[in-house]
Amino acid sequence: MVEAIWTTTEKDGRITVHLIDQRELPTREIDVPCRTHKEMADAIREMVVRGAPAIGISAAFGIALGAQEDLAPSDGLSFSSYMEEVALTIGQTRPTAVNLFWAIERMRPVWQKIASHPSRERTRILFAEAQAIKDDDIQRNRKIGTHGQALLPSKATVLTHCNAGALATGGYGTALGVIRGAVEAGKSVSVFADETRPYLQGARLTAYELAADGIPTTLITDSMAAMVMSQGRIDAVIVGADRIAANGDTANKVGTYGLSVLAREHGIPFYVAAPFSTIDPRTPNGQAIPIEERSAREVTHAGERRMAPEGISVYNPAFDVTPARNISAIITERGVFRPQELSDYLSSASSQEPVSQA
Ligand SMILES: CSC[C@H]1O[C@H](OP(=O)(O)O)[C@H](O)[C@@H]1O
Repeated sequence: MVEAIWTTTEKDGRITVHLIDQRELPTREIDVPCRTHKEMADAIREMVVRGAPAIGISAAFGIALGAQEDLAPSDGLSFSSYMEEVALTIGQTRPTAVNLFWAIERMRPVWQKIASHPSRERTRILFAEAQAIKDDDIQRNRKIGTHGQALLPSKATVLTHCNAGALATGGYGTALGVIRGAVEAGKSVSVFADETRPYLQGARLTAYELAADGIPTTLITDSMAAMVMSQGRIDAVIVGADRIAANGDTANKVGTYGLSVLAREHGIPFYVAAPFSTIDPRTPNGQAIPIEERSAREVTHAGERRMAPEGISVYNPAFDVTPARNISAIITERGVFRPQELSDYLSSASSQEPVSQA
């Protein structure tokens, strides 16, 4: 299965973090090495790597890269201050996926605890923590797959939006994890994948992943989803998430909200699949979720080709918010929750995940 993020150790013992350039898939598999936290920050901002859990994992590795740099002070107090600057640089890259802030919150006590340790030991421990976050995410995704597949009939056609697969996570995927879990459980699953304008995560990434898995997949434009649902061809809509608020409102790739309205209209279950690192108890509801707006060029151009006249106004929100009332269930590694059940669980659970600072 394709990996979004991996590491290598150089002859001098330094670790390089590698990203597959998701802007170039599916036609080119380009390795982008990151050796500094600023290179990692640029990679997240430019969507070399994307997808909420993958962004969190990349942020964690970015923190470790910061500690590895020659600029990292040796004394503890200066190191802690330097690492806060590293975290700020990484934290300013993309505002919506709470996993970015979750990962920084997970790494902060680690760097604070070892601030006075020798540099090589600090670096080793921080890279080990980042690797643990990645490995843990894969296990969480497999649990999401196991819990989610039980919701699907033995022969199911699923519509999905954007890419919530191995490329968006540590591996295996969330929405695609449910699809993979169903296939592994012996169910017959076929998929309709929205192309997902403007970045085309569906056409370029989801189709790429599912083709490699041999899972029957039909690519449609975003505007075709309504017709496909009206034809009675969809048993469930399953999407990922970038931030789930305390009341279950969910931010995900733009176009998700519209799918949820269509699913309600057609009586089709609408599922969100996400790990608890995407759930943010500190964000009370969808209105409080910061929605990233990206460049006009993503809309006006297809690669280098201009598709709209110069000077036209463009609105390019990367996400929208699906209200909890449109969500049939939220599939997590801890089980399947109706939105209200999740809200109740969050207010009662003692072991809440580190929360965002955003
Ligand atoms: C497994 S969560 C993936 C989630 O992230 C995507 O956003 P982006 O590609 O802009 O990082 C999209 O919202 C996916 O559902």
